[in-house]
Amino acid sequence: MHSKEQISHDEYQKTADWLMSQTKHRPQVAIICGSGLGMLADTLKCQDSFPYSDIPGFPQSTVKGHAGRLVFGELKGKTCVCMQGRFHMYEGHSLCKTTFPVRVFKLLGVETLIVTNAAGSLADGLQPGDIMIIKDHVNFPGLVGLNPLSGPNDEKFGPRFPAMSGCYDKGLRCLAKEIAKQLGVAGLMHEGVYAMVGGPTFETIAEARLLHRLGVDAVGMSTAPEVVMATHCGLRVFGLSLITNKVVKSYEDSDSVNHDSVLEVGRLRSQTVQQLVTELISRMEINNNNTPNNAV
Ligand SMILES: O=P(O)(O)O[C@H]1O[C@H](CO)[C@@H](O)[C@H]1O
Ligand code: HPA
Repeated sequence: MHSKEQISHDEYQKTADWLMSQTKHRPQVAIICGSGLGMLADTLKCQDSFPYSDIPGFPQSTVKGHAGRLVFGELKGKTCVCMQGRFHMYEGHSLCKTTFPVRVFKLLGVETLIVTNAAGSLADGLQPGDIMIIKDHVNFPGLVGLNPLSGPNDEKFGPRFPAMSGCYDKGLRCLAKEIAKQLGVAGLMHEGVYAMVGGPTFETIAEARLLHRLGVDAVGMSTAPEVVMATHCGLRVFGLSLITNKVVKSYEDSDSVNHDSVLEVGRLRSQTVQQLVTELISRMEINNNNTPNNAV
């Protein structure tokens, strides 16, 4: 089902052209806000914002904690576009639709994509409220063929067989660690491997144990398809997981996770995540090698 739907270059371009006709902002950085992290858009100055329902070709957000707005604005000298709400495979979107905005961002001239998410921790050292810089991911749906790049390849965006080693930029990961130290939040910061599962069910104990044994540090139901699409079309990627819960790994443990508690941790840590992302954007170098005119 997921591999059959194809979106043509023209369709992405139409959406990009519509957005460029509605705003003067030409973003260099795109941010995708995870569950409960929509406040990342609040720091943008001179905002132009568009409900997804007004944007031609855009899917709709259906998940609580994902407002469904695209916000353009300026942040510390960089022009940004921020998705207040992402699309998940479990909402019934095809993977092409789930990742639709990423190629639109490329056509808008974006160079760097910042992905954020809420995730459950499997690693013993990761506590709720901690922040994990994503070093790498395991794309479980992708491993069994549910990949947004399945189907005919569009060479205008990237190659048939894109490498995914190094898809989370090392320079940005180092910069984020340095910033965390300077902000006095290094104690909350970790680096690790994120795994995407299909959802919408949270993990069984047996699944949690399996993921833990496989070396996964944190698990969620998003991000990997966006990063695959971004890497394919040459965007630089930085990823952050806010750890919102410990995944239950013991049959003796009576805790259980729910989406409201996931959102609550987002609210509690919003300021710290905001500071980190703002500083990162402020200090990152932009190469300006993807202006809208020569984008793809
Ligand atoms: O990955 P984000 O969108 O942050 O959301 C995470 O939180 C939701 C579950 O509470 C799931 O959608 C999971 O993927
Ligand atoms: N599992 C999967 N997705 C999640 C979790 C989790 O424990 N927490 C937030 N998103």
